[in-house]
Amino acid sequence: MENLSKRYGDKVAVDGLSFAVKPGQVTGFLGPNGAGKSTTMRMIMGLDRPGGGRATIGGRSYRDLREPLRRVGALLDAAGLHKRRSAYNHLLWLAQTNRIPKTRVREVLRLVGLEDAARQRAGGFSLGMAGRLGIAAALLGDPPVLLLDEPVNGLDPEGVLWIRTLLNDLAAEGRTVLVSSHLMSETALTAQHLIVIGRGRLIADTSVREFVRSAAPSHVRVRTPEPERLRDVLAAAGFPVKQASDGALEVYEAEADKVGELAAAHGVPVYESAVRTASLEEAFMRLTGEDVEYRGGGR
Ligand SMILES: Nc1ncnc2c1ncn2[C@@H]1O[C@H](COP(=O)(O)OP(=O)(O)OP(=O)(O)O)[C@@H](O)[C@H]1O
Repeated sequence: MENLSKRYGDKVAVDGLSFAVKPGQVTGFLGPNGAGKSTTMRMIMGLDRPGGGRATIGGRSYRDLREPLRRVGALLDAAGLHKRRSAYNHLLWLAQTNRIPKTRVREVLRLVGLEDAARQRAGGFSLGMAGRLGIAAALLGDPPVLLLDEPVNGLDPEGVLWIRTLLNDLAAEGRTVLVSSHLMSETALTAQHLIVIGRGRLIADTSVREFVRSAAPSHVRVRTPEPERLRDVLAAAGFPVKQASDGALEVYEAEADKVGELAAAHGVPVYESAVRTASLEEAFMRLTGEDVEYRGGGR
């Protein structure tokens, strides 16, 4: 993506996005609802025309690809099916437009676990089954690039695990895999790299590990009957300290050992001390907090 932009009327959906998705790893594409993930993916696939900038796959825009199913596979809208066609015929029709042999249809149906449902009409599929069929379609041309928009949507726990393994296997074969989600924890289990956007702009382009480390550092949580005194001791030693709502202290940039030693040296009792690593959800909220378009009321 190079300076990719898109507006709908007054609404800026994608705002000067630039990033590259590399082969050999799963890249999570994250952002709160309305951040612009689907719009970006649609522009990559040539389904929406960019207002500015460009999106290319292996250096070419989608419309310049010959037999595109063999270059890039996408799952953009699992419900986008011909309802009366059987799963088999849906895939066969796609295969025939891209000179893909019939045998590949059976192969992908087996790969996604829909062999037994091959003759059923896609219109009767559950959300999870439709998702599997969408993934089968994406894999049909054995493409080196895969784009999946919210693929775990509607899948049961077994399905979620299945897709996690599948995506990692595909990346391990050297493919480029971009998978969007608004579920941070799920993405962290699947992806090694993250592109995070908010309000159409790039917020982070980093490894999962680095994302958590930089966005929400870990801290030592200490429970003491003398928080004021311990706070002074720690502050004097140069450690940033915050008091949590339950009275416990959160000490940043410090090892638990050091906190314990300082408390002991000043005779401050410690009831409990624990290192807390920020959860991915916290890191995500911290980074995207101001870029959330829709949020629930209350609080
Ligand atoms: N066809 C359209 N017409 C008008 N506005 C649109 C259209 N498509 C998207 N938008 C707006 O553009 C913004 C980005 O939407 P988009 O669907 O790309 O976000 P998203 O990150 O995929 O969100 P979600 O996680 O909810 O799927 C939103 O404000 C949305 O309302």
